[in-house]
Amino acid sequence: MTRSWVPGADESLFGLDNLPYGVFSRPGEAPRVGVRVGDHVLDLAPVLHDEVFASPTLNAFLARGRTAWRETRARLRTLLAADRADEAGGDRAVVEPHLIPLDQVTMHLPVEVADYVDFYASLEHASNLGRIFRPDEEPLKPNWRHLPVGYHGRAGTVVVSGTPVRRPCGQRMPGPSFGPSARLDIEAELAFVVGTPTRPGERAGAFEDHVFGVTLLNDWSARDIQAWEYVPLGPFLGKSFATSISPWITPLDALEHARVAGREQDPVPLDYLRRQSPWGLDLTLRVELNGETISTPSYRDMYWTPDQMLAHMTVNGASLRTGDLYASGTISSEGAFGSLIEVTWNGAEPVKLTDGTTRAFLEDGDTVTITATAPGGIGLGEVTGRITSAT
Ligand SMILES: O=C(O)/C=C/C(=O)CC(=O)CC(=O)O
Ligand SMILES: [Ca+2]
Ligand SMILES: [Mg+2]
Repeated sequence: MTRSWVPGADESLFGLDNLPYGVFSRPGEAPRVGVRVGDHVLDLAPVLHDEVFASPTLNAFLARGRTAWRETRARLRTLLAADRADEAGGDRAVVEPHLIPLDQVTMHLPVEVADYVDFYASLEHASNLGRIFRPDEEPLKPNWRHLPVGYHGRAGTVVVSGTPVRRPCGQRMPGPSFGPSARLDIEAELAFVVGTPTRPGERAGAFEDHVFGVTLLNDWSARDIQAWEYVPLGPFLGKSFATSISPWITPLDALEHARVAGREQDPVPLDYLRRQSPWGLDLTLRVELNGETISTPSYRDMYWTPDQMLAHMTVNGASLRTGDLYASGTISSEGAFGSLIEVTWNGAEPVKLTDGTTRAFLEDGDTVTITATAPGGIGLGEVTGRITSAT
């Protein structure tokens, strides 16, 4: 680990080996790009003398590509490293005035989301939802082990962590009843942020050349709306009302120690889906409901890895844009599930909270917070949201 002169950084989950990017503002000031170090955000534009960081989103920086991402990261690690702290006229004196405590800033949506795709990459989750939604059928459809199943979501309703989530109304099961969802759920997911685009007709190259980093995502899901609407085209209004992401985008370079082979696949997928290098990730998530941990799913054994999702998404010639966001799908592992519908088995086994109440699905006023850690003391920040009542 490289030590930092920033107070508290080395002991936190946001030391020099992490350095996630976000967009912040102080009261009365315009949003701009910063990097998290411990419990501070570093204002990048004045420190790096680069106007790309004065923008209200990360998109322009993401569009510069991998060489620029790596140069910036290396420069920041040098500026923040402890060995330079006490040199006369050294980096600390120049950088420290631009280090702002996190409790003085508001975090914003870090990326202007171009297109948003949600996959379905967990074998456990897909099997569980198959059993719950389609009890008379095989849990997995015949295509599931041959391609990463996904759907296009609603980019414009991706919101930053902390944004209240209003309970959606709609046509619900038993259809066609109309009203507020009575089965509001979460989906704990990992999402991938695309930096380098492709041209129409071109397939994506190496995962790490296109994807800048990862963020935590909660795909809020109204199960009663979903169950009535989804046949045969898939999720629509049951998932499009809000999707929350962490304000922090962790660069792939911070996850080197988290990389694992990815779950063995049977059958071996087609050539274009062959894994070129290991992009499974050894991440552990924590899902909290009103401050109580209800699940700690592991990302490690997801069936489809993010490099495979990227290859699949572009195999038909569909182009990538800077700011595209694609999510893993609900992260469920053996015995630790990323959605309430699984944790409570469709409401049959409600979660007991310490205040004596139980939950099958979310109630108004409930707060859900998802965090994650990676090996090497890396934190992915958090994605949180509180449910407000339907109007
Ligand atoms: O199996 C179904 O009909 C529904 C599945 C989901 O709701 C999950 C979904 O959105 C994709 C995922 O998060 O894994
Ligand atoms: Ca989902
Ligand atoms: Mg959603």
